[in-house]
Amino acid sequence: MPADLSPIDKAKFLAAKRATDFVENGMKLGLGTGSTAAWMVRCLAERIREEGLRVVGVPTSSRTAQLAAQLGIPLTTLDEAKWLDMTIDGADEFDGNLNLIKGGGAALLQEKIVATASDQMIVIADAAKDVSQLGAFPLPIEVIPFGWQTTKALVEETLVSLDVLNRDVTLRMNGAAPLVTDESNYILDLHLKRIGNPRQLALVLNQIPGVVENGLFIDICDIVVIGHGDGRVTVRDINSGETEDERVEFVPTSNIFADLD
Ligand SMILES: O=C[C@H](O)[C@H](O)[C@H](O)COP(=O)(O)O
Repeated sequence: MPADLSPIDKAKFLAAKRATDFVENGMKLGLGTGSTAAWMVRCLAERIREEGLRVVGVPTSSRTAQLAAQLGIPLTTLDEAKWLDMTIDGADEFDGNLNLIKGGGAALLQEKIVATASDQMIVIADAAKDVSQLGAFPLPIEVIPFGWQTTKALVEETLVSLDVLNRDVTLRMNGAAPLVTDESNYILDLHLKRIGNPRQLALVLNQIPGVVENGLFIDICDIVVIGHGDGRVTVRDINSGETEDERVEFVPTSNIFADLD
């Protein structure tokens, strides 16, 4: 077990642990991707081991599938499950309306399909992801490799037509080669600094041939659980309008870290 968690990992862990309290017996769950979602997978696996919780998970990436399988979480496919009770996932940014930027880990396509096919989406994040306006984090869009440079040019033209000031678009790399997603696509990162109208941008980007999906999640997230380094957790519910501060006991057992040893 790691001797100590950094404040940021502790915040991610606390958010993940609190979010798994929402999980009930018999649920079909979307399992998100990324470092925060990986804590949720570990916390969920612990509830399965310790409490005999019965759930089935639909992973949103090959990485999450591998971790969940390794930790003994029963898995299925979205086509088998058809509809899910809840998805718990991380985010790169969330705003006051709980609109999100996702895709920093290149998993936005499966993540959006799975979250949209869920009764409820819970986002887990450290407080640094809480922003008043989306866009400081580069917006990822997933594009088909065929003709990607033409698609990139069309994206740039679209940004000009929307009067977007900062519109640098870069192909995400994995070393010397383009990064390839689980769906065998590429990722373009849009360095916009701020997004004035996320709803409009999300719609317009998806009209461009070659764009498969964008990382803006609009009206999809219901609850955000924010972890703080000091042991506090804030739960914000967009439907009830309520925000509650809680304390979550920080008692990571050695089992939680089993896959990190
Ligand atoms: O593609 C990856 C996902 O959208 C992640 O959920 C997002 O990038 C947040 O990741 P992390 O929890 O590692 O900050």
